[in-house]
Amino acid sequence: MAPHAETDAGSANGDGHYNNGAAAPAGVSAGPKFVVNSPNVVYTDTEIRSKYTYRTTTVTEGENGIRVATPRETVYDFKVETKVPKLGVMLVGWGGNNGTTVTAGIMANRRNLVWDTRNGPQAANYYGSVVMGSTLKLGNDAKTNLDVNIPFHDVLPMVHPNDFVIGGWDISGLNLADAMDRAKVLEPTLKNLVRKEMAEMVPLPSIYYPDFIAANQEDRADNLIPGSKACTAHVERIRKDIRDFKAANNLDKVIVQWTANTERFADIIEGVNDTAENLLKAIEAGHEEVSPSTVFAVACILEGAPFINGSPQNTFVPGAIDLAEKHGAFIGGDDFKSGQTKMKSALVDFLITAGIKLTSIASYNHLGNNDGKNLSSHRQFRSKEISKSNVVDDMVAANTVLYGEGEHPDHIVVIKYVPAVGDSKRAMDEYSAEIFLGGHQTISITNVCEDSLLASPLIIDLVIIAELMTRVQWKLHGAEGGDYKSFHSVLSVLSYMLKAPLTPPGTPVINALAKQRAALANIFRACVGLEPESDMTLEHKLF
Ligand SMILES: NC(=O)c1ccc[n+]([C@@H]2O[C@H](COP(=O)([O-])OP(=O)(O)OC[C@H]3O[C@@H](n4cnc5c(N)ncnc54)[C@H](O)[C@@H]3O)[C@@H](O)[C@H]2O)c1
Ligand SMILES: O=P([O-])([O-])O[C@@H]1[C@@H](O)[C@H](O)[C@@H](O)[C@H](O)[C@@H]1O
Repeated sequence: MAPHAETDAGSANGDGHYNNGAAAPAGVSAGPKFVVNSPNVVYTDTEIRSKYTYRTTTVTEGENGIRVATPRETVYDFKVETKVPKLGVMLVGWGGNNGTTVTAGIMANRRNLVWDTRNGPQAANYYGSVVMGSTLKLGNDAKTNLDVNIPFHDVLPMVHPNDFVIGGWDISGLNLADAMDRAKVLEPTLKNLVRKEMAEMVPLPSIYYPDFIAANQEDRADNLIPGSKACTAHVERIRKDIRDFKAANNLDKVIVQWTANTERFADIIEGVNDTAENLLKAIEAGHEEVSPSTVFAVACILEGAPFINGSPQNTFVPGAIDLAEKHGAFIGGDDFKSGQTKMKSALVDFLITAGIKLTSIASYNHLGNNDGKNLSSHRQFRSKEISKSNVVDDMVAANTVLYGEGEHPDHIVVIKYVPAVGDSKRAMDEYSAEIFLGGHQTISITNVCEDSLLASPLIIDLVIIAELMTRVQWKLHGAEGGDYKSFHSVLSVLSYMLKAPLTPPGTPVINALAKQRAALANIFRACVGLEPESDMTLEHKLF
């Protein structure tokens, strides 16, 4: 059956294949890398439209306490705008380890660089990016019935990181070549290949409210917008910076990401940051409990630029979430899930879903980069301790066989600053568990890695997926006069990349890594009218 198309799809040719698989240049409608052959999927020159039946099960308490499970079906219409925009990425904390590393890494990939290392030549890659480095199952081969897997990036038209136009702010005025040297993350041979281009990049001045980050950061704060507490002028200045960056680079969209220092938590104060209106008033009044990251979030919401928080502080106070909802702006966070916690969210899921009773987790790490220096201050560490500690809650709560009401494993988080090790974080974890008939199991893990080389690909994934979500809309199928809507302002679909996933108010937080990735892949499959990947493989069992 020929692909079902409302009009002759612009990029299709006679045999239903689309473009040659190359990433479409920014601003050009990227034809799909595969075509779904279904009456529920329509391809036009500018959109992919799908009709998707979402199947769930509703559970009710029946008679005599017997639960009743009732299958439910909800039919949605999805549409995806296929034009890939020319995208700007503005990083707050651009001069930091992550900011310089991700910028140099994209430059290296864009130019297909190869550099000498003591282990021989090293080519640029996007390892550690789920979008650029992983695959998802499309279906089964018609002849062999074996899995056909495609690059994750190909499931829907997405921006390619090589096309990112990068800029941003930093309280440190170092150009990115000098900041890259300060970061001590990348090989000198690579740095020398990108140095000239990096030296031409200078962060915009930023806002600095000393009480929110460690005092030990003061010596690098030499690139400041005047004013040491929130004010409307700061919001408007950041909005103007975004507009100017967009105009200067002829961009279609800009996405902003916080990869600046971890801030202390802000107190949630009724009448100050509990509603959108109160938050805007508090900023206007210069309330000292409004953090720089919240000021950036407010500016981005008002400017219509998706804002993602890669740090653990509570940037998204209730007033910021309220403002995002009122403006239909996208926000996401918190805290990149890069190493120790990413491992934890997979290992704890394995242990508990295997029926092994995890009884304690001891997570220790030391590192010597500026992030570690900032976290050596207790109030900033506390923000990180919270985001690293809550990551097991959903998995424990889901298993009432192993854990009684309110029961959970002991869990400690320790972070120490050891300058000598630089960006090479040394994480040591011990997982203790009870096993069959009173047995015990202890798993000890040592995880050594350059922290910024783990976080940088997540910055890329967060940008690509957040941008894609600005082109995805939905409505209930057949709803009278129902207009298409965007997903909720709080992009919980970003959870896979984040330690403390922000979710729409009142909705559950999922930390289990496999569930997070499945949600991401299956939502994108639904956008092209494909069923979720169930892994049942009945085709290999029922014959
Ligand atoms: N693996 C990782 O690197 C990882 C994982 C999870 C979370 N994080 C978080 O990402 C953030 C950045 O990590 P990093 O290693 O790049 O840290 P870093 O200290 O090297 O970089 C932070 C940068 O932010 C700048 N800065 C501080 N306050 C600012 C402000 N108000 N406006 C603009 N710039 C400001 C600093 O000058 C610095 O250049 C930290 O909050 C860290 O906790 C990092
Ligand atoms: O992501 P992860 O490896 O669990 O957590 C990391 C911490 O262990 C590290 O101390 C901190 O500096 C990084 O910002 C990151 O948050």
